Amino acid sequence: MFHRDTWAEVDLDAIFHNVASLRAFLPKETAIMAVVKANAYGHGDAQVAKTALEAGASHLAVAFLDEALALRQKGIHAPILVLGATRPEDIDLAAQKQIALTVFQQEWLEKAKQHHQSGLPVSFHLKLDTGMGRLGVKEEAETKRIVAMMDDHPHFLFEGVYTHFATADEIDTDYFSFQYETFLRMLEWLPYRPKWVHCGNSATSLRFPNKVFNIVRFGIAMYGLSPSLAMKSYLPFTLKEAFSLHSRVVHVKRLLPGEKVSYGATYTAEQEEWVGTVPIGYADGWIRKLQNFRVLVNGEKVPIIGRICMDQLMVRLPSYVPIGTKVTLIGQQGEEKITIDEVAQYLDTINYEIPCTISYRVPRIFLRNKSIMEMRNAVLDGNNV
Ligand SMILES: Cc1ncc(COP(=O)(O)O)c(CNc2conc2O)c1O
Repeated sequence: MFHRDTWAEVDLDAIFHNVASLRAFLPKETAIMAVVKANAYGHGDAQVAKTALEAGASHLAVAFLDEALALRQKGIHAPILVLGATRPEDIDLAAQKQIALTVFQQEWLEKAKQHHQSGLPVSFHLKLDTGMGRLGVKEEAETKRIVAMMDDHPHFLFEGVYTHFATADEIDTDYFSFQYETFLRMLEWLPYRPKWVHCGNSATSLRFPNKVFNIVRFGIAMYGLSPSLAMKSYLPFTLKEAFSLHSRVVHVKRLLPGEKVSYGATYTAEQEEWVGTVPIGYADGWIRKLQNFRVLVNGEKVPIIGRICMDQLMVRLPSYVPIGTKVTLIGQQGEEKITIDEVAQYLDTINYEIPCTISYRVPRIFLRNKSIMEMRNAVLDGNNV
C-alpha cells in the first residue's frame, strides 16, 4: 500500500518484450546479461531481473556489491556480475553469495588474495580499458600478471573478459572502431579466452550484433529507451517504454489577476486562472528545473507554474477539475503522451538519468498482463527498497 496519490508504474510486459525481442534478434549463441544496476535504472531491481530472466536473459549485472547482495536477499540466484570496483576485503562476501567481480588492477588482486580466507571459489571478469577511460587494465604486462595470478590460485576463476564502449550510441563509428580493434588486440595478450567475452551495451547489441562476442550487457533498451536520440532511427525492433509516472490533484483554486504562486512569488496570474496543486516535488526526483515543463490532465498538456517545491508543484488548468483528477507526468492520457525522452530533452540530459532520479519516495507498481502484480513502497518498507 501507499498513502499519497503519487506513484510510478512499471510495465513488466514491456520489459519482457524488449528482452525477448533482443533474444530473437541476436545470434542464438549470444547470451544476455540484463543490467539492473541503480534499482534497474529506477524501475525496480528484483522485478525487472526476474522478468528479464524469464524473457531469455541468463545473467545479471549491477554497479556494486550491495546491489548484488540485495538481489540475492530477494531470492535471485542467477549469475550476477559487479561491473564496478569492489573492496578487496569484501571478496569472501562475494564468494559466499556466488557474485562475480570485475578485476582491473594487479595490486587489487594481491590484496584480495590476502583477504580470501573462505576457501570458496570466486569468479572474475577482467576489464580492459580500450578507450572509455574509466576502469580497466591498459597494459599487456599487467594483464598477463593478473591472468597468471588467477590461474595460479585454486579458487580464483578467470570467467570473463570485457570492455565498455564510449560512443557505441553515436552515428559516427570512428571511435567505436578504434575501441573494437583495440579490444581485439588486447585479447591477443591472453594465454586463452575465458568462457565469457563481452563488449556490448544496448547500442552495440542493436547496431553490431555480430561484434559482441558471446554475451551482451543489455541496459537502457531493456527499459524501452533508445541509447541515444540519434540511434532512434536505427533500432532493429520496436522498444516499449516500461516506465510511467502519475499523481492526483489534491487542491484546486481560482486565481484572480495579480495573484501569485509558490516560493519567491515568481508566478503572477495574468487573468482569472484555475490552478491545481499536485503532491510531487524535487524530493521525488521531479527536480526544480522542470518548472514550466508540462504534465497531462484529462488528456491535455498543462504547464507547471511557479517554483517546484520539495513535495508539491502547481499547474495551470484550462478549467476547474475535481480533487483527485489524475495527473500523468510521464506516460499517456488519451491521444497525448509525455515520454522520458521529452523530459530528458527539456532538462538537457539523457533519458538514462530520468527514471534513475525518480526517488525512493515514489512507490513502484508493477504490472504484468495489464494487471497489478506487485507494489514496492520504500518509505514504508524501508529495507525492501
Ligand atoms: C560497464 C557497463 N556495461 C553495460 C552498461 C549498459 O549500458 P546500456 O544501458 O547503454 O545498455 C553500462 C551502463 N552504464 C551507464 C549508463 O549510463 N551511465 C553509465 O555509467 C555499463 O556501465
